Amino acid sequence: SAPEVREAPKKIAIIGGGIGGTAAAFFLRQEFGPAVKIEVFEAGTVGGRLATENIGGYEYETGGSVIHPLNLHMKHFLDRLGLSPRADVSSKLAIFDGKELTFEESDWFIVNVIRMLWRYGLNFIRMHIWVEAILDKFMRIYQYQQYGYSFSSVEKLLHAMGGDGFLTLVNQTLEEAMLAEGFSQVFLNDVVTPVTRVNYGQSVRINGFVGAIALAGADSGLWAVDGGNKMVCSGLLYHSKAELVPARVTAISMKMRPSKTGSAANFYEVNYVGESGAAHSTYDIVVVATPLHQGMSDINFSGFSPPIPTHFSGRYHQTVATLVHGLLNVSYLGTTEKPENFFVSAVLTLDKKASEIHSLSSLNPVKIPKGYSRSPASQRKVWKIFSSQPLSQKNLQQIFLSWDSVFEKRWLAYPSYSPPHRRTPPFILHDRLYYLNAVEWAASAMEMSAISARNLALLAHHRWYEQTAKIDQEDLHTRLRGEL
Ligand SMILES: Cc1cc2nc3c(=O)[nH]c(=O)nc-3n(C[C@H](O)[C@H](O)[C@H](O)COP(=O)(O)OP(=O)(O)OC[C@H]3O[C@@H](n4cnc5c(N)ncnc54)[C@H](O)[C@@H]3O)c2cc1C
Ligand SMILES: CC(C)=CCC/C(C)=C/CC/C(C)=C/CSC[C@H](N)C(=O)O
Repeated sequence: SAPEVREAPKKIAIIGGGIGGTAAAFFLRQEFGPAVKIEVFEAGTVGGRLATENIGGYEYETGGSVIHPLNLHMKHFLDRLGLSPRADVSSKLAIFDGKELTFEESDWFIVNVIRMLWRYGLNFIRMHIWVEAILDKFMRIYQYQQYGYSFSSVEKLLHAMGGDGFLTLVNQTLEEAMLAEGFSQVFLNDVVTPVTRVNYGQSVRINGFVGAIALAGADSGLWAVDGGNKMVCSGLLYHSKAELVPARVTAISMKMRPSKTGSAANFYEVNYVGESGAAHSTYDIVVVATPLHQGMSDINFSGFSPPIPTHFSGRYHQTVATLVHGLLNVSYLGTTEKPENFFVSAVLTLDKKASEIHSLSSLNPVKIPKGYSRSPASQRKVWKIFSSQPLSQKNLQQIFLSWDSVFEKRWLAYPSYSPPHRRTPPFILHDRLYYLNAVEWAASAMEMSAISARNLALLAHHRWYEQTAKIDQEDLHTRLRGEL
């Protein structure tokens, strides 16, 4: 590789203290070493869309909650930060059509397999094989990143993982992709729709790539962080020795200053408003780690040519998480089972016409108390309902017999996915100004933000030191075969 003749950057700014921004701090420290000053601006709470709420003395996740067993960055963060996965509590799933339960998981694995085979033939098994094949390709990114390779756009990153197949997937709907693979419409309506509704609050018309991620999000072996997922963010911030600036960034502008060699060098001025009023600081590199979309952030970019918009096109979809501590009305689910025998912990729903709610699930606290086990619906507990609109009093009275508390969090949760895709937003907004959340337009998940953070840290490093051989290399999969 080229000799590093350029001086190291002195200051880096990251806008946003969610998993994306804090992972970026961690990886940027790893790439640029101990001398660079890293500042993370956070307007709200560290964790962003990873958040908890205290109900009756216990904390419960209200945002991002489950992590896939193959999410290697998230696993690695836990190891590095000395955190542990939360103890597992068994769960039981059902599907609700607005009137009754159309499926209720049995405690016996073999019974579930026979029921699925009976109703949907080989669709269910083939779906697992299809998702696994996509995950197999997805996993290639970890090897590329371990070897220091980076990608200058979301399309190039996707192409490096899964070739043209992945680009086709993001540009068609999950429904189109699965029908083309020979899955039946009935299976899509009865089984796949409930999964995309719980995991992205949308129908099977989301893009095929995020659809496969949604299905992976219904795999077995999902886990969460003991004490709350947001602990990863505060841990990464601490570990990276980054400074937290509790302020809202209002503008980023490009400025010029004369360099020692006589030519002009540009740098970025970040304007922000914190507790002590408005201020600004200058940086060599800036990473924007918040969605640049209506309702998510309002950063004004000035002095850039071509101009950078405050908001990119496309919108984020509302998901309302309502946490109710109360007694479930099991007859709302059309079941004749007695509440003391009703152990279902996650109810998924069919399409919009059938049910206003996307899902109903019984929550476990982020720290599992000793002796805790799955309890029946006859006991008061914390239930989480996802819906696109806030629940009315009438909705609550239908679903619950009584309740002690209701907590509502309105999230602009994920992009509203409607392929074929307009161009995905860029990773590179300007020379040394990067945009982490562009990746969410392929799929939004904690691991996707972590992958994007690693990619941008590598990209920022290689572009700073002009190491072009580590950017956008073609055919890495074949070239690295047998290397690990
Ligand atoms: C209800 C819900 C359930 C989910 N479930 C899962 C799940 O089970 N598994 C999974 O993997 N993913 C899940 N996700 C998705 C996951 O939470 C997100 O993909 C991920 O947390 C995004 O992290 P981020 O850091 O990129 O963005 P964010 O978490 O949104 O962080 C951006 C941060 O930037 C801050 N900010 C914005 N503007 C400014 C500004 N101008 N100045 C300073 N700071 C600013 C914000 O306050 C915020 O903290 C879920 C999301 C939601 C909402
Ligand atoms: C990125 C990869 C390979 C896998 C991630 C799989 C995963 C964990 C997907 C879930 C995505 C998501 C947005 C879930 C939202 S809801 C989560 C849960 N079902 C709940 O009810 O809280």
